[in-house]
Amino acid sequence: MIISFHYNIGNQGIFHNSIMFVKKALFAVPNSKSLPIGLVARFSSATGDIGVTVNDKTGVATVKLQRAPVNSLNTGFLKNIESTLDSLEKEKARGLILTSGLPKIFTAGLDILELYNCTTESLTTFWTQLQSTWLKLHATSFPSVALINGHAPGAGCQLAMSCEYRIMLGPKYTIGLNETKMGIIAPFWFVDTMIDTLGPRQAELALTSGKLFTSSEALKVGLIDEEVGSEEEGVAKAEAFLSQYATIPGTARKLTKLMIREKTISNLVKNKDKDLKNVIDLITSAQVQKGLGLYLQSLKKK
Ligand SMILES: CCCCCCCC/C=C\CC(=O)SCCNC(=O)CCNC(=O)[C@H](O)C(C)(C)COP(=O)(O)OP(=O)(O)OC[C@H]1O[C@@H](n2cnc3c(N)ncnc32)[C@H](O)[C@@H]1OP(=O)(O)O
Repeated sequence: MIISFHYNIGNQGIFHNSIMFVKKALFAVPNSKSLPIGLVARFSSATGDIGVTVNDKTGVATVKLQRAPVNSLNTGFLKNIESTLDSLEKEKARGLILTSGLPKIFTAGLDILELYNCTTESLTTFWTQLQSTWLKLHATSFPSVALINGHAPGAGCQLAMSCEYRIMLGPKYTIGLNETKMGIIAPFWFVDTMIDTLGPRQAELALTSGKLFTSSEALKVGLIDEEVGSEEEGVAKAEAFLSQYATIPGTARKLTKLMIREKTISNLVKNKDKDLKNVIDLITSAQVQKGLGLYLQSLKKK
């Protein structure tokens, strides 16, 4: 039997033997701030929608991200993702398949509207939430698979790298940390995560060039573990990966994962304030703001 839900922040009891469908009602212009000439504010859900389907035979939860148009990560959506993971942990989920409910996009990374024309206060709220959501995903007690069924630039790649296994739908989509291309730099914990995934040599090449890898390039450098031709194939491979843990004692598995991830996790935990200060200094600078405005314009001109 499959139990499915769509929910916003703070859902509990996800394994209840009933179907719950909570649709988001709030729509908001993410930021009522001035945009560069020619740009109009787009309407998108403030918190996004998250579809959760739990297979009650295996205990594996499929979490589908849905924040049109491109699953960009703003404060509300990140909070929603963190609450979802929290609930899954409390309900002792046996595994996670993290994927997108939108066509063509896994997630477009950070919502650039959270960075552009921000105040120190709004940026602090946003960045603190990003740190918190990432820490939750990176250290989940259950095994996790990213089923990357669309583009995954920037923080989209970061979310995928934080899952234990990555399966990507080929051949049209790209994945990578593209910050340098935008004239900004990836925070140290993105860098740490990429080094953990690719090793220092490939991480340096990827990060300095802001490379967006095709699925076959990503497979070659180890950024993903498998490339698939269809979503169905991806789901089957994800389930097969997770099924190997059915016979492994959960605590032994979890402690081993945390031991391996400890250095990267504690580097952020110990340096959260420093990280935030770096971000505020860089993002609020006139030069970066100008660059972000131009980048937003270029996206809208396409
Ligand atoms: C010292 C340490 C300092 C640290 C500093 C901060 C570091 C920042 C860290 C992380 C970086 C990020 O995650 S930044 C974001 C990276 N992401 C991108 O660059 C992706 C940009 N988007 C695209 O390439 C494409 O949109 C797409 C490939 C994802 C999808 O293409 P498609 O053709 O399907 O869609 P459109 O391009 O037409 O987009 C539709 C719509 O969405 C808007 N959009 C797209 N991406 C974003 C985004 N990331 N944030 C906000 N808005 C986005 C786009 O402008 C379109 O809007 P309109 O419909 O209004 O035109």
